[in-house]
Amino acid sequence: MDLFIHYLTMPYLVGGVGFTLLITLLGLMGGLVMGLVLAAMQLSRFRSLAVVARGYSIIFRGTPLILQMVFCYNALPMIGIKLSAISAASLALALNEAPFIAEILRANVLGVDRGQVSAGQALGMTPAAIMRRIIAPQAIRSMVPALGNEAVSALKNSSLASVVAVQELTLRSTQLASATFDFFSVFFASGLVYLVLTGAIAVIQIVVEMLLDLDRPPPREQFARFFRILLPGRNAAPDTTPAAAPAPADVLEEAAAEPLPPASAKVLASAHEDRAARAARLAGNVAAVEVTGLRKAYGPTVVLDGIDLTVRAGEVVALLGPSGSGKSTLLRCINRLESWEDGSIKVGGCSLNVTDEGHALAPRAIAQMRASVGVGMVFQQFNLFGHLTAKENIAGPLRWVQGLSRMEADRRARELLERVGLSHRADALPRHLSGGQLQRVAIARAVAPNPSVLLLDEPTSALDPELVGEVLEVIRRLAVEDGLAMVISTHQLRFAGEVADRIVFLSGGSIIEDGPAEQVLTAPRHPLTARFLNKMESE
Ligand SMILES: Nc1ncnc2c1ncn2[C@@H]1O[C@H](COP(=O)(O)OP(=O)(O)OP(=O)(O)O)[C@@H](O)[C@H]1O
Repeated sequence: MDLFIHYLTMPYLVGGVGFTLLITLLGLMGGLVMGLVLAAMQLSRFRSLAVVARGYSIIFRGTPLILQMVFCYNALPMIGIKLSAISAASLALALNEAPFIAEILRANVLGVDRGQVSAGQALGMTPAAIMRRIIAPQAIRSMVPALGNEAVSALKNSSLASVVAVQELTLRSTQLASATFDFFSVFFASGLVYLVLTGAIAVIQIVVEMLLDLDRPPPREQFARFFRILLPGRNAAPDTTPAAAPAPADVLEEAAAEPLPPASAKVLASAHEDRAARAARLAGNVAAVEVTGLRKAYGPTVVLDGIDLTVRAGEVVALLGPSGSGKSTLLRCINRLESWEDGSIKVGGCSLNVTDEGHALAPRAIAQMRASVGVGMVFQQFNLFGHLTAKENIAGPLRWVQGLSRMEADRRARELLERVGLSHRADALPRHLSGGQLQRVAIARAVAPNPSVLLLDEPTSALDPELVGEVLEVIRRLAVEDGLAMVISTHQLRFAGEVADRIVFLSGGSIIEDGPAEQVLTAPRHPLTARFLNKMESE
């Protein structure tokens, strides 16, 4: 035992630990930087960059680290690059770690829900802003365990540096054991040091995971919990500190109990508005959306075939049609979340697809154009940003895209949350909200920048039946109060009849019927529309 303690504290071995840590640190840092570059290349739009990165990964993941160390130390000098043993070992470790780290980064970036990326695009965020504000924060959270593993394996792999005579822990232990013949005590001491070092990495990983945990209670609550543990007699005392986020069961109860604020006078008056007079008024408005000869195909399948559609400012158009008729695709084309083969689309008189000279717009320019023409979108699956609270989901894009100050953005977010009856859930994360609440926040987020056109893609089809009414009421109020041009893809015939000015019926990628809502619903002209309406009513 004495010998074991002696070796454990021996400056010769402690010095070896220093070299081990140095190589591991340099290898990991270099691997992280190179891994970032490789991951970016693989995710890039340019295929040639992805091919180069893939080739690098195949070579460096497929050959042993020990050979790479020998190569860096012995072969690089032949081309004029002479490195010290430590530099060569660190470089080899970095070169070897890079493809593994790149795969971790790439997998976690791709793992972020694509719907959130679409939502960011629809809000006018540039690709760089989406990466920084939406993808990176979520990807970093989920990649911590894998990066922890990588750090442990880099530490253990650093022992291979002994092959190029770096005086790290394993080499010094071997030398010491050979000199003293006390193999057991020396290697036991050395193994314990490795265990302590990997244990330290595990502790760092736990702390980072805790710091990044979105459900982490605020510091005040943490203190309260800490003292409750220290003073067991006080465990029974009621907890008056508000929880950061209630459990899902609480949420459902709340969802049922919370009504929308009373409707405004404008909304109440709209129930008695003369539809013919409104239609005549809208007919004089400028075109908010103009779709001309739109043709869209996915591979050989033509999904939209020669669509012509004009939506006037303030007009509410409901898109009806069987599943697969192209309603969602049409909405996604209108705000240029999809490209198309032929035809043109103008929103607020501007094209989101090409410049005035007819050149294709770059993704960044499309994002800026979306924000400047003001086209919002509400998705079937809500697509709230999972790492942000309800308030931040609304306020964040206002700061990042519209350039509002934090105070202004927060005020606007609170105002909108109040309007959709959710001011008391402002600090809740999306995963703690019910479906109806999620969609109400998503609607508030879409209208926050005051768009002139709002596209709603089956806003209630992912909701339980008892939550549909509250969301439809929010949309109905918006249509009346904000006077937005709205295009809503829906299967809710009653809602379409109440809210829409016009109904456009799509089938097989073409507009089969287009007319005033009441007329299309009560006296459809096309047999396909009549058959669809009968079927929907009988369900
Ligand atoms: N990314 C895609 N790749 C290939 N095909 C697609 C893609 N997106 C949609 N489609 C196809 O395009 C057609 C129209 O789809 P779309 O989602 O627009 O229909 P929809 O009328 O909105 O249907 P639903 O009411 O069920 O949502 C469908 O046949 C669908 O399979």
